[in-house]
Amino acid sequence: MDSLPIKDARPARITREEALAMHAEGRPGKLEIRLTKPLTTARDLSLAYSPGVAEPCLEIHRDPATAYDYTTKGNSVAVISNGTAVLGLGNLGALASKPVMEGKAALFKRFADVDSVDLCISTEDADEFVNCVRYLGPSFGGINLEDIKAPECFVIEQRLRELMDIPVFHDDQHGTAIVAAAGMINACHLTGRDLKTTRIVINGAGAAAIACAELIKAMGIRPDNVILCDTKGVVYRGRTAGMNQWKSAHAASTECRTLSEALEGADIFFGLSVKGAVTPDMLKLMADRPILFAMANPDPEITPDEAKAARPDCIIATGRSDYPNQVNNVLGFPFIFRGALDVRASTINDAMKIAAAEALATLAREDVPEEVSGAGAGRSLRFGPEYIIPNAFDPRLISRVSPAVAKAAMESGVARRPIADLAKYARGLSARLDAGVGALEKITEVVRESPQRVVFAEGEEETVIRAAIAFRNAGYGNPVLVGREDRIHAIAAALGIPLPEGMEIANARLSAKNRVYADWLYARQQRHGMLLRDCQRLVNQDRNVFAACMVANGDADALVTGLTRSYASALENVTTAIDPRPDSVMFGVTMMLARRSGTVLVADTAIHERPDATTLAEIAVQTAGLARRLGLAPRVAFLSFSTFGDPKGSIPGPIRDAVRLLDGREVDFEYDGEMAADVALDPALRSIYPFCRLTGPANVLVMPGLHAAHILTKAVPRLTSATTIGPVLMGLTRPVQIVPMGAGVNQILDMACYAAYAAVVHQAAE
Ligand SMILES: NC(=O)C1=CN([C@@H]2O[C@H](COP(=O)(O)OP(=O)(O)OC[C@H]3O[C@@H](n4cnc5c(N)ncnc54)[C@H](OP(=O)(O)O)[C@@H]3O)[C@@H](O)[C@H]2O)C=CC1
Ligand SMILES: CC(=O)C(=O)O
Ligand SMILES: [Mg+2]
Repeated sequence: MDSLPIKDARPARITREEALAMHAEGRPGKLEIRLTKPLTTARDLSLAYSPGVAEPCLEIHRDPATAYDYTTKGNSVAVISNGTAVLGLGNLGALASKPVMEGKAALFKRFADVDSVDLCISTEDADEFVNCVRYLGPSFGGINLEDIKAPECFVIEQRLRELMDIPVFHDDQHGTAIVAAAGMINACHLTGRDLKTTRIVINGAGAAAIACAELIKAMGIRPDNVILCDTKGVVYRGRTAGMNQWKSAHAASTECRTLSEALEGADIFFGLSVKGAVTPDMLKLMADRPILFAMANPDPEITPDEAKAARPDCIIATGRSDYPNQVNNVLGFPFIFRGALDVRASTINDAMKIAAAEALATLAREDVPEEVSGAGAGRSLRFGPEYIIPNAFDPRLISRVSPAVAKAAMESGVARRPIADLAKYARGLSARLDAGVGALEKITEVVRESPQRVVFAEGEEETVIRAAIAFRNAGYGNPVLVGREDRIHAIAAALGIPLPEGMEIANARLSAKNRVYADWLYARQQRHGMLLRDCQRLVNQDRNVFAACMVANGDADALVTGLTRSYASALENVTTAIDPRPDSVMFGVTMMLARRSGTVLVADTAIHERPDATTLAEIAVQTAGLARRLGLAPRVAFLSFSTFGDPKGSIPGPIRDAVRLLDGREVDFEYDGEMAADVALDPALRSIYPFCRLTGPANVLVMPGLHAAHILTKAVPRLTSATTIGPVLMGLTRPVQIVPMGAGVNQILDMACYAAYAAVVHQAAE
């Protein structure tokens, strides 16, 4: 065995030293446990520990089901191994399996917000192993067995399933089979294969291989068309050497005795064995456009480069994340357990596994959001030979796979707590991973209920076209793309995403409204230095002006622009046709959505370089209003470098005046300042300011100036996992949003959705 099989000169490759350094750095390993309840005061201690803890104990004793209400059980999974088949590295023992098990626990958390601990059990004896695990049930909502070699893994899983009343799932068997099956469905789709006539050779006859054989047969591949091979060659009927009952169940009636012979004319190769187990010459024997899944980890049975050299017509996948098409159980177990836990499934059955495989396969065939394409090291991800399976970082996985699993659990009668509204559940799942989606959820719900007509001014931009299609597909309303029809269709065709039926395009130059808008604009601007011909030229040639005229004249509900022009110039174009609200201030709010601190609104992040006291006070009032619409109880902090006069300096003057102005207005939200950002966000730091009027962490931060606002909102997402949306433009008479230049599809979509939401609010107020 090599010291570390990481040696190809691909850009994403890592070195042995880097891998070791990463694991050793700081707190060794990859996990820590965090508190979810405060333990700072004597009262906290009394509640969380003695005497308070007695109450949930007694409740659970009375009704065991309440353990799901009072403890971590319902979101906890144990990742358990004895280290007898660590990846494809062989029997390394329990201790050496720990990095993999910690890794699986980390993936559970990262991808599905499942809390997980690794338990490495140092016995190779199946009975001892079962005895050790069977009594752990009370602590966990599920058991994920990992890297236990065949055939013991089959006995262990079966016995634990019988003994425990929570899902027991051997990931290397079922997780792998589910993901491989999903990839296979799509690869067959691309190569025009019918499962009923497809011939497959599986190299390996252990945990993963046997489970793959079972699942693909259940999905329609004919048993006669599946051949397994192991260290002794083909697993054929009548063979006696190295056999067990699980291999016998899949023994083929064939004259083939070697992997080479089996591969002659085969359509698919699944490698679930070890590095280098298949040679280029063997692949040359396979059918046209062969499908090769070399899934051994960390090194595949054959590298994609070698496979492509031997068979340029192949579709190749591996278990690694540094090649295209990662067929790895990471796409399965986090989301499968999420769905199973959420319906308190008693088991994970075949219906749930097939539902997961189908959800994965379907997702890969959809358009891929830009953030996901970006994560693929500069590759453009679009369904095809290089992208047959979703990327592990695809944020849509949780909201697609877990609900499919939960639904299958309910339909097959193993859900102990069914979910009534699966669509709502799916949306909530996205929010679990990205608080941004949670805040946006409120907005999107409103928009879905009242779809809006939103004009996308830069309709000839590829990103805008994709955002507009996504807007329509999400049910937010009808997008109108401003641009030339032939050009937009050509771009969409080149992208491989045809414009949906009825998608509206408005060509400013050819529009029947062109004359009406020019006259209307002239009436508005004639005393502001514009001639009729200036207005005609603007309406004809400036998409922002044309789009703004549409909104101002009631031909669209809202407008989104900004991708190709600076914020200031886009705003100038738009305000030619749309006025600021007379009774308010025009400014920008950036929503910062952090996992730990929740949603925080920061303002002004767009317009006023040095706002005076009146402007600051008005910004506070309007942002508090937005916070309330988003479901937050506003707690406004006026930020500065100083906290209540310490240290002394020049900026706090207007800020203090703003606080005084609000004192005089009797507003209905909490506010205070000036204060530093840490004091605003962390109430514990306020103990020395007992007079401070904020009762909790601030969720509206009014910034002293644009420089500080920009530094904050641009630095935070790059330094933390917080998501930012905005700046959302406030204070215009009609809903307009200006995205930052170079924004991605999702950013444009979010802002279009917000514009639509503002339109709904505007209509309700009229
Ligand atoms: N991509 C993914 O998501 C996953 C990949 N895997 C990979 O699959 C492989 C097997 O894992 P798992 O099933 O858990 O392990 P097991 O120990 O249960 O099975 C290993 C199997 O591989 C066979 N084998 C070993 N060497 C060869 C060889 N040279 N030619 C043919 N067969 C061989 C063994 O044969 P015999 O029975 O004769 O000993 C055995 O059947 C590993 O490389 C692992 O990393 C596993 C799970 C997930
Ligand atoms: C991916 C995995 O679980 C394995 O290779 O064992
Ligand atoms: Mg494994």
